[in-house]
Amino acid sequence: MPSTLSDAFKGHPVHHHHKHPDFTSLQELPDSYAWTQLDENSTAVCEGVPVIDLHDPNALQLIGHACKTWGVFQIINHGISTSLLEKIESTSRSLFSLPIQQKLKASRPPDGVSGYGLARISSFFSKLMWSEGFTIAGSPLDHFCQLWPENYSQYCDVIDEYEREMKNLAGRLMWLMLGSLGITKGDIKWAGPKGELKDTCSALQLNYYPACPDPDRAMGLAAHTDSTLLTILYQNTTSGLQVLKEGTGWVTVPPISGGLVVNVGDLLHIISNGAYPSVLHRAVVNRTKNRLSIACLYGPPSNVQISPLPKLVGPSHPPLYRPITWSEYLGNKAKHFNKALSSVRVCTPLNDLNSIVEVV
Ligand SMILES: C=C1C[C@]23C[C@@]1(O)CC[C@H]2[C@@]12CCC[C@@](C)(C(=O)O1)[C@H]2[C@@H]3C(=O)O
Ligand SMILES: O=C(O)CCC(=O)C(=O)O
Ligand SMILES: [Fe+2]
Repeated sequence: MPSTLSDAFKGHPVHHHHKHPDFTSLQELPDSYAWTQLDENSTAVCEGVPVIDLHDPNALQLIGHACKTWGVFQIINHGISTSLLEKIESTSRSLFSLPIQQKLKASRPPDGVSGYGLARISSFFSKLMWSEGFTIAGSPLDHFCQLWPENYSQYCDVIDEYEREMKNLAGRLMWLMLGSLGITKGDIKWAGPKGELKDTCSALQLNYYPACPDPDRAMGLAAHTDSTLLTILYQNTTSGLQVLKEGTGWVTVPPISGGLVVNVGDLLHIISNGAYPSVLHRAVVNRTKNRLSIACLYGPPSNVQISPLPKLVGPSHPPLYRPITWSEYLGNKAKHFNKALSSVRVCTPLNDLNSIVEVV
């Protein structure tokens, strides 16, 4: 049976308390969208996130350093053509510009992964996010037939091509990220002998953030880490993505021409035994410009157990996380949201124990 994410939320239906909004009719920010404590929005700094040229002979080291210190970096010379990026952007725009009644025909079911709707994590917040999303896991055919009964196949082709190319790039990136920790092809049980990543899973998340009348009080997508090995994000020319950097605060990841953003997800955090921490990130919105982003959420085959890699574990580095499958981890995220990672933690790092001893 092919590995699939579609059953991950079967035991975790989400029922949003709000109906999906029609942003075009909103001239003022309704109270249901007004997040408090957002003063720090305007204080985000816009510098520092590493930009790495994949043709750079030092790419491996640069990537390793970025994963340890930032959990995020941008890549250029990645081999994804501008024309494919333009096609996925225009497909996403066509989707979000459909009338709301049409989009609702392709709604994400409460216990499903794919479809149109509020971000899954919305259920953890009392306020609504200023965004719309469409998730694709597996074939988009059924949903796209609902959205575009006449010409669904051209849109399906774009999704298939984008997903294929992104999975390929994600595999290359995974080996670079892990290679920098001394991990080689034979160390990953779910990869083939030549490092082939045949049964890996991925999902696409299309995000649309309409221009917002009161951006300082609104939130596009609330702070979260991704439940992935890694995520590759294409953002259009409007900025909005911010990452939390320890000691600095929120840092904007500026769109760069032809660039893609790569971030470390919770599963890479687990298999690297904490060497590469997953990065907390969010999306803020803009007063005059709409924004579009397309995330490729990449992970292992959904039902294989992943755990800290044996090479990264030793007497002074006990395994920090218990084995878990991607599918099970998504269920955990549905239950515990940002505490999902600590819910699979089995051991306190030695230096934390030392600090406890010192306090005592
Ligand atoms: C594979 C997945 C990760 C994700 C849940 C999903 O099943 C598909 C959508 C993903 C996404 C995208 C927006 C942010 C996020 C937290 C959410 O609500 O849906 C992530 C989920 C995740 O990484 O946990
Ligand atoms: O829109 C963005 O910049 C962030 C999107 C994101 O974090 C996600 O889809 O998981
Ligand atoms: Fe994300």
